[in-house]
Amino acid sequence: MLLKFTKMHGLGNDFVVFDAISQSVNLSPAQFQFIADRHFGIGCDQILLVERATRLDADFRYRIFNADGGEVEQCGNGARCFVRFVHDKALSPKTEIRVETASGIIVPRLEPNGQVTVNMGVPRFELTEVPFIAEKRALTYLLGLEGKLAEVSVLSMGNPHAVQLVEDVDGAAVAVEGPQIESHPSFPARVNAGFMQVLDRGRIKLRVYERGAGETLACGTGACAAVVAGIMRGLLDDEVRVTTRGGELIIRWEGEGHPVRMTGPAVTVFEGEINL
Ligand SMILES: N[C@@H](CCC[C@H](N)C(=O)O)C(=O)O
Repeated sequence: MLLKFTKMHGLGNDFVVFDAISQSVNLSPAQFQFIADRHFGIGCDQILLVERATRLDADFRYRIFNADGGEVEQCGNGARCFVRFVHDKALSPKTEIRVETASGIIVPRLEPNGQVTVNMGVPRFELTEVPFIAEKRALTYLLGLEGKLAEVSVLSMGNPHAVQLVEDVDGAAVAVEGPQIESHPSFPARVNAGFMQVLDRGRIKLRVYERGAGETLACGTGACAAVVAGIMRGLLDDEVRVTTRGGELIIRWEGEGHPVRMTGPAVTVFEGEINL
């Protein structure tokens, strides 16, 4: 089966995007792993499918598969690439679209300057919604890692996040602690592990060890989760510039009950066909 794809990225968090409207895309976890493989396949952190909406209040359906082949609920950098793809492929004349995901509707909008702003929805803190096992909801939680207790904020941006504060993000033990947090027994669906250094009330540096993909150059939902966590802890204002290893995002959040807005780039790199 020959499938057409587009290679895209948002701040170096890279994607293989399939138009699953004009071609039938029915792939197994092993095939997703093959596509994501940087030596034997195309190479990417996530695979994104653009499908017809199944709900009347949405324009498209957006499905996301991690490099490990597992389907997940949300991907922020991918959401920006999604609207760029839909626009460039003339799948819709709209510059703002309503997109159905496994965790609800998000609304990405192409800005006149080429940037993309996404209404990522309202962050959720209920333990069952993350999901996270704890006695009761708290501002932070202590996670037992090998030889250390990590203090984390826990929330869902549609997908699960645990965010810890670090003094020096460049020296943070992301490769060691990331996998331990990702698979910590308190997170029955595993979790994305964020490491946030607060520079001042309007700027943070962030690295994220992503569930199912390892450390990526940037994580959109991770940036939203980190800013929400920082605001909840009284450390950040409502607009924050997030520096990742792949570039910068602007995140805005007005507080509990409000949606998070993320602005950043979405880039097409090349197109191709793959035999599966
Ligand atoms: N890179 C993404 C998040 C992709 C999904 C994540 N790894 C998960 O398993 O929840 C982003 O930009 O948000």
